[in-house]
Amino acid sequence: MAEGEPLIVLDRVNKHFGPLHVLRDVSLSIDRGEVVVVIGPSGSGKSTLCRSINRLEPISGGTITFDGQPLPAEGRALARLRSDVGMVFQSFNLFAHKTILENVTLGPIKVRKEKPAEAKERAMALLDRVGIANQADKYPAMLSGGQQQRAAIARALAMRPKAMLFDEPTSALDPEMVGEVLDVMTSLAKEGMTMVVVTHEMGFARHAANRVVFMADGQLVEQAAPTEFFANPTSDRAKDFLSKILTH
Ligand SMILES: Nc1ncnc2c1ncn2[C@@H]1O[C@H](COP(=O)(O)OP(=O)(O)OP(=O)(O)O)[C@@H](O)[C@H]1O
Repeated sequence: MAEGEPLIVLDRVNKHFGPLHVLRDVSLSIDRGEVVVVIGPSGSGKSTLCRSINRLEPISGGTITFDGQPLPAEGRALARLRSDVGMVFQSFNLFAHKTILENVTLGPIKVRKEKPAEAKERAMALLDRVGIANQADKYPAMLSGGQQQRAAIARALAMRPKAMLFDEPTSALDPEMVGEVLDVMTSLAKEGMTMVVVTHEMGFARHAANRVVFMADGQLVEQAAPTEFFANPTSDRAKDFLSKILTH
């Protein structure tokens, strides 16, 4: 696909969980290198939107394309998509019985068929990059939450993704560890990684996002550059939301 084309395109996406209509005609195009922060009230569908992009949640209607192709439903193409679209969850999701280094090399060796020595060298470089190379031989439970989340980011990066999804990556962390994870995310953003970030960290939205997307009741209510969105939200829902979260 042409370099100038968006990397991720959602077109009138709908999602139902039984009777619950969780995404309602959501359309969104994300350019290569763009950082989109998704905000909105609890239950508005942010997480479902994020998870639909690498097909952790199959959608009920509409289309999603990644790099010019419709999302594959199964098989090797789906595995490829999951490598191309790295995901970082609230709960780290590291393998408890593998070391941090093994967590990071597993995907490259098993899925990308990289040679173990090369995978290890690259994993160590990534762990160094996120500041935890000295924890490589430890098991996840021996690390702080912030260190585990940085390991999870390194694990996703080891698959050489074209985009990264972050679903409330700092929500489970003690406050003093939030900054170390946001710093890694900010440096990724500056390097041009395409990112979709669901977060309540408005500082990150202000400083690292190219665009803020505001959702409510399953709809994409408004979207704008962060300076514009925070200074002049246009919808009543966004004004109400911001008045609640920015008062303290
Ligand atoms: N697997 C599921 N089965 C049934 N309902 C679900 C499922 N996942 C999410 N939901 C419901 O879909 C709605 C949207 O959830 P979602 O997690 O996408 O919202 P959110 O905006 O990310 O919320 P929060 O900020 O609280 O994480 C909620 O009502 C939620 O209870």
